[in-house]
Amino acid sequence: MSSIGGGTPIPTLKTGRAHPHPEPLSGSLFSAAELMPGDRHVVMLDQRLLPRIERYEIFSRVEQVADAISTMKVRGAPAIGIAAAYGLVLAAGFIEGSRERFLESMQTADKLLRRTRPTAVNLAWALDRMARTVARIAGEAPIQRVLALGAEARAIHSEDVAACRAMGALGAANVRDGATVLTHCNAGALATGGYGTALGVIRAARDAGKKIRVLSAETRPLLQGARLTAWELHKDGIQVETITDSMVASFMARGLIDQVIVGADRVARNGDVANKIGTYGVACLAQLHGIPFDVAAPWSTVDLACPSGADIPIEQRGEREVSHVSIGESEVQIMPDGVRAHNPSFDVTPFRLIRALYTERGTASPLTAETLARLAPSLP
Ligand SMILES: CSC[C@@H](O)[C@@H](O)C(=O)COP(=O)(O)O
Repeated sequence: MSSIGGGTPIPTLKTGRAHPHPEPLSGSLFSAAELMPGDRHVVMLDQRLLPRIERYEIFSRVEQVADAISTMKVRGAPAIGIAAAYGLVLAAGFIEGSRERFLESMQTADKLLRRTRPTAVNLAWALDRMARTVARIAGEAPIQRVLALGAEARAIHSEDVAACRAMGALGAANVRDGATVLTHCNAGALATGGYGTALGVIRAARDAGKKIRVLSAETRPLLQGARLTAWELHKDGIQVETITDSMVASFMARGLIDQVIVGADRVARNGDVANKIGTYGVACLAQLHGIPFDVAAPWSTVDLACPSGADIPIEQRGEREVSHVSIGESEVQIMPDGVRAHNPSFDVTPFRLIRALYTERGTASPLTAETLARLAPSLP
C-alpha cells in the first residue's frame, strides 16, 4: 500500500458496536462517516458487514479512506463525497512542508480518492470543493491547513444532512397517508451525511404523522436493500418488509405498491438519472402499472456538465460480487467455476419515466431539462 506524506501505513483499528464519535453530525445513533474531534481520525461503519456485524473502524490515513470507498465499506453517493473530503483532511495532517510540497501532496491524495468510484458525481463535487479550500489555505501553517480543511469537510457533511431534511419535507407532501412505498438500494442515513434522500422522504412523511409501509427491494448483487435499508428503517421503527428484485412486477400487478421513491448517483442535464442497477427496470414497471416514480437527491448529485444519461460513466465492478454472496465476514460461491458474471453497478432511468425530482433547491416535476434548469443556482 502506498502512503501519502510518507511513513508506514497504520493498520485499521477495529472498534466495536458503539458509535465512537461523541457528537456525530449525522444526528443519529449511527453514521456512515465522521471526522473525529482533533481532525486526525475518520470513523466509519463497515457497511459490508451489516446487518450481522455492526463494526466501526477508525482510519488515520487517506489510503485507508480510499480503500474503504472502493471496497464499499462506505457507499452511497453523498456519503462517499463526505468520506473523500474527510480523507483529504487526514492527508493534510501528514504534510509539514512548504506551500508547494503541500499542494503537490494534496493533489496526489485527490487523485487517489477521485479514482475510487466513477458514477456518483458527489465524489468529484466534494473533491472540487475541497480543492478550492486547499488552494486558498496552502500558504498557512500546517495546523491551520488541517483545521481549515476539517471545517470545510464538516460543512459539506452538515449541509448534506440539511439538504436531506429539506428534500424530505418536499417529497413527503407527495406521499399519501397509508401508502406502501417501494424503494431500491439504500438511499438512507447510511448513504448520506444522515437522514437520507429517498429514505429522508419516508422519514419526513412518518414525522408528519403519516402511516407508511416500505417495501425494500433486496438489490442484487450486494443486497443494499435487504441488508441496509431494512436495517436502518427497522432501527428507526418504520414498517419495512423486503421483497426480492424479481417480485417487483408481480407486486405492482397485484396493486400492492402505491409509489416508488429512490435516490440517485448522478442526474444529467436532461434529467436522466443514474442509480443502482435495477432501478431502470423498476421505473419501466412503474410506468406500465401507472405508479408514480420519484427521485430524491441533493444538488451535489446534479451534473449540469453531463448532457444526458448516455454520458454518465457506469462503474463495472468485479465478477466476484455476483458469483459469491457475502454474509458478515464469510463468503459463499453460488456459481459454477468457469462461468463468467457481469456486474455493471448502475443503470440509467430516462427522465420521461420520472414524475418528480426532490432536491434541497426545490422540486422538478415533471423532471425535464427545463424544470431542472429552473432550480440551478443563477450565475453571478
Ligand atoms: C442517497 S444514495 C443514492 C445512491 O447512491 C444509491 O441509491 C445507490 O445507488 C448506492 O449505490 P452503492 O453502489 O451502494 O454506492
